[in-house]
Amino acid sequence: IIPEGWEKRTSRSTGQNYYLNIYTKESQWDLPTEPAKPVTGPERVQCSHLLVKHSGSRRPSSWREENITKSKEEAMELIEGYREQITSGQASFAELASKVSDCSSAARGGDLGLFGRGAMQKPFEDAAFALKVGELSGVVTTDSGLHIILRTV
Ligand SMILES: N=C(N)NCCC[C@H](NC(=O)[C@@H]1CCC/C1=C/[C@H](COP(=O)(O)O)NC=O)C(N)=O
Repeated sequence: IIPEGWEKRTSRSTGQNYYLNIYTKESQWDLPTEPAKPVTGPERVQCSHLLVKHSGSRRPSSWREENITKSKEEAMELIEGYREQITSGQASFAELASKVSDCSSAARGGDLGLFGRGAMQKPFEDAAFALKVGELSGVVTTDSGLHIILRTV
């Protein structure tokens, strides 16, 4: 029998059976001898973020702009452009966040420091804890506005 947490698969290329750890997605040829344990992810992560606020933000004001009136759609256009600048290598995350992020963390290149679960708004936390170190998120929506998140630790 196959231990808990593993699934039997057949290799498309060789037709050979292999076993997939349903939690880590790792695979192996040999029949596993131990059950696979659910991974709970990291206790704490360190992330930087770039925040673009809009008229619907919980606090539509920032160090950059006293009274933020742009629509959520306009904010989405903007942040998608910023994300493109970063992924295309035109700008570094920290450099761009320090210039355009509507969060006070802009002064630290967007760095929020180390945090555990329970510190940030849930959508932000879920996105941050799902990132690998060095990975950049897609656009994440919270009551604060629109974010892109870079996990650094
Ligand atoms: N632990 C650290 N470093 N600081 C405490 C963070 C508190 C936390 N903040 C957030 O969840 C928003 C979304 C992710 C980052 C963040 C930053 C907000 C965004 O700006 P605001 O909507 O507040 O004007 N500015 C600062 O807090 C919260 N539970 O409200």
